[in-house]
Amino acid sequence: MQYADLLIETHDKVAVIRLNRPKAMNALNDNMMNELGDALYKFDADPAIHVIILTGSEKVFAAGADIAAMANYTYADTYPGNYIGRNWEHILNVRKPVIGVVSGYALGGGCELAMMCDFLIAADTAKFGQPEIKVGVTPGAGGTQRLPRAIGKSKAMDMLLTARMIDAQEALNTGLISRVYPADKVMEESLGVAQAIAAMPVTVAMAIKDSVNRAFETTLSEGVRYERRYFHAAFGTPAQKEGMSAFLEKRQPNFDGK
Ligand SMILES: CCCCCCCCCCCCC/C=C/C(=O)SCCNC(=O)CCNC(=O)[C@H](O)C(C)(C)COP(=O)(O)OP(=O)(O)OC[C@H]1O[C@@H](n2cnc3c(N)ncnc32)[C@H](O)[C@@H]1OP(=O)(O)O
Repeated sequence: MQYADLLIETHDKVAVIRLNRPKAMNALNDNMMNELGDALYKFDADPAIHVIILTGSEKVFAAGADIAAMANYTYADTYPGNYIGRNWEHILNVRKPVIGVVSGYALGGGCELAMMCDFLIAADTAKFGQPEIKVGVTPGAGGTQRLPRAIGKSKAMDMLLTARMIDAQEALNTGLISRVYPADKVMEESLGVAQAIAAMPVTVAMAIKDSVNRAFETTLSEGVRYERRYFHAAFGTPAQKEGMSAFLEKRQPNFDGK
């Protein structure tokens, strides 16, 4: 797969999508988002790929929406054509695990894109922020909705209203990210995490992802019912048979193809 604004690599069952607009700090523009949607759709449909890593460069994950591209937009340029909205559904509809790996800046739309990933691993150089207010707009891809759910209302409101960034340690402390590694090790370590997940039964990983995401959309009792349907269904799959028999036989399970 060849793209203008993405770099693509695969490592066994792990696909790595790297945002690649270095001259604009990986600012998110129309073409990059369309290419990202295409790459995610193809990897999500590829049975050889079990996990996707979304990352940027060592210096920046993404510095937000492309300010130069939208600076002269009017209401007529945004609302009728659903500016932004028409690009993001694909990212939210990926069914396989997507790990966001952030080095450097994840700001504005870049932080919003990172928060659409299933969990985040950061380098100790990472900085997260939603500075949209500084350029006269609100977040437009979920920043005011996912950030408070991820880190709590008080710190989210602080970040959104002051445009301040938080570093990797503060992001870890707040639960915005799951792990932090030294910048020169973060990709190696993240690939190890992704490969560990890729060795698990991909159908169960997808069911867990779907159930966790459901928790943000429904009541607790309905969410438990939703989860339990997956739990019951697992007993109709080879993964459950392999997983439980491997445990009883005191051997490592082999979930390939299960
Ligand atoms: C069909 C529909 C299309 C939709 C698809 C696209 C939409 C996807 C996103 C939607 C998100 C919803 C709404 C979100 C809005 C925003 O994100 S608003 C922008 C918020 N971000 C910021 O305000 C950060 C802006 N950048 C900075 O503050 C700094 O660049 C930095 C990140 C702190 C780094 O500073 P420094 O190291 O000093 O580098 P700079 O010299 O500032 O930058 C280097 C060059 O990169 C350009 N650049 C940086 N950020 C952006 C950006 N967001 N947009 C465009 N260009 C950017 C910068 O201008 C420099 O360029 P040159 O001057 O040409 O060197």
